Amino acid sequence: MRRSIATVSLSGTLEEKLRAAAAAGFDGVEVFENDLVASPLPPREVRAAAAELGLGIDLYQPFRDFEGVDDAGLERNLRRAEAKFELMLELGADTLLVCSNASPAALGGDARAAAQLRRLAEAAAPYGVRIAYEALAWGRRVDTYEHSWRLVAEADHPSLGVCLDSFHILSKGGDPAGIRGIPGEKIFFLQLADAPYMAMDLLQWSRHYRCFPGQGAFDLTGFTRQVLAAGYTGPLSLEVFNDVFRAADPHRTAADAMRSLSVLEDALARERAAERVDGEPGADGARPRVSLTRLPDPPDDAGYAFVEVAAQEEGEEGGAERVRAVLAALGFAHTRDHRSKPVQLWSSGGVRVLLNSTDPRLGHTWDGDAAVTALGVEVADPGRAAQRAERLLAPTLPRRRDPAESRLNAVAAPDGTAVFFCPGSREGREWLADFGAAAVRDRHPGDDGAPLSAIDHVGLFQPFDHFDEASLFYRSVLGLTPEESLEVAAPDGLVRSRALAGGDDGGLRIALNVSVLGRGAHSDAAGGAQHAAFACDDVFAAAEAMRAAGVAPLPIPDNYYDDLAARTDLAPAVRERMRTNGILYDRSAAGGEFFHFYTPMLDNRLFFEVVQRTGGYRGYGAANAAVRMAAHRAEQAR
Ligand SMILES: O=C(O)c1ccc(O)c(O)c1
Ligand SMILES: [Mg+2]
Repeated sequence: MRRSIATVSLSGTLEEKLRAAAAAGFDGVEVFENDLVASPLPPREVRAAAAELGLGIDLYQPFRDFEGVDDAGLERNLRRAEAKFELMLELGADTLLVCSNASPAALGGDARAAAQLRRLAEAAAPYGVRIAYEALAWGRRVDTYEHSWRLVAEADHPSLGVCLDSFHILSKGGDPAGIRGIPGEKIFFLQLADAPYMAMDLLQWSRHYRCFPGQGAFDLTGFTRQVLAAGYTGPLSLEVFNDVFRAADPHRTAADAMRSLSVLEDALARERAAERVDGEPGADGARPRVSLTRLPDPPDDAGYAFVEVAAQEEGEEGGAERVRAVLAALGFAHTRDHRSKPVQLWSSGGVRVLLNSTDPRLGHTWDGDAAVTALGVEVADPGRAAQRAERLLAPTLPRRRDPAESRLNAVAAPDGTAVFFCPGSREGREWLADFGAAAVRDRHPGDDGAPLSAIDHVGLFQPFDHFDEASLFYRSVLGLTPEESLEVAAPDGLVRSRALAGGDDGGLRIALNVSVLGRGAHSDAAGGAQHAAFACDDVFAAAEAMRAAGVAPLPIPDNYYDDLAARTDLAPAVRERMRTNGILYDRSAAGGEFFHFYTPMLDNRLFFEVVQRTGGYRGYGAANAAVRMAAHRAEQAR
């Protein structure tokens, strides 16, 4: 389907907005009136600039407070409209969005409103302009799509149709099922926006908190399904009023927007494929009127090949030594060295951590605090995974490599983390050959001192402005499913956490965290913490082995264990062993259990976690997150 974006969704001047929309691959734009009025370019030149970039101007908007006025007002409004029709001829836009009258003075009466809309359509027709009438959620007299459609049907003019905007419908709990009752050719335009649930005034919610489909709480796939079922063939257009986007890089926002539409269209295409035998009409009997673009399949059964940590090797500041000491205490061995780069492979059986002393993105010496810089994702078909990532506008990372080394496709996530697609699981891991022959025998589960069985999850702190973008990126590129987002009251401010997970038994799990207010110790300025969590079958043995190897687990206050005694029936001896080893506990409603402990903070913003899941527990111990953050803070203050 044709894809458009409203200029109001992007920051910058009108020309910058057009360039960003074109660069992300949009076919057209909705020109927002304020953007045009503020532009030094005459409409004709805006049209030329858009055409030069390959963009059509699919809509001009908004035209406000037209219907529900007295006779004198109607004449004034028609005169105002004529001026806009002239402008649209210059601009090359053939559809004008007219939103329902929001003025407190708007008069009621459907017959009057319909007759006035008909007058507008009659005036528009000679210009070749179509009127798309949109019910604002806060319209004075017309605030539902059902009502806007009744007026359009009553006015009955070929130049008049409705504009459907998902926000105005879904924010009020409207039922989109009725949309399929509107003839497709009378739906002149479709605007898509998602939003998080918020208990607030509709207008404020709409003007500040809209987001791209898939980033909020609404079911945009279900909504768009109804519009397509009605027979709509126009563009899918994003109209997102959002405070963060207004201040962000428009190229980045446009790519995020395009990613969101690709995922939406792919979901619709897959639904259609599932319900239709090729060449047959759909389940509802109608032949599809638009073609839907599918993405390459997401990786199935993806798992972690490795986590890469970068740390400074040299000098007093060097964090690499500390990371090595803790990895060794966790049972990892430094088994191999990369043939051509300063990268060490540390492994414990099949659990691998790469320790890099260069910045993988820049190629020079790593000069920051130790941090997670890359995820190695093992997939059956790395080529397909890379193609999917490319279609989702993931920036490809150039790798400087020796011709003899294996070719790993890598892309950069919005937070800068590199994501490598590593081939195969069972058939061998040829990329490991880049690390030369094993210097030390890899240890395996069951071997003495190798208690870890897998990388359970990775926790990545996100910059405030890019949390939704990162969440959509990881979800779509890696084919993960997002879980409910949670808020944790940390000592330095509220932290929002959202986990993304692969198949039923976990596979890939990523926990994204962000400071809710974008400040405090968990903000980007402070370089919020990151971690890798390792799974094991005996968390007590793992903690005791680490302690015996000279690294004490992060101490957890006695108050925590007293509370645990009050609210659980864990045996006193078990609780005592937990207290000694800083082991925390969580339990799911279904009875699954989670035991986990943490290492101290290494070099300011990196730590490791060891977890044991039983009985199908699928969470991340969110109940303990605030205790963990307070404990790390106390430890760093010492
Ligand atoms: O907030 C507004 O005024 C406004 C204007 C035009 C739209 O299409 C819309 O959805 C909202
Ligand atoms: Mg709208």
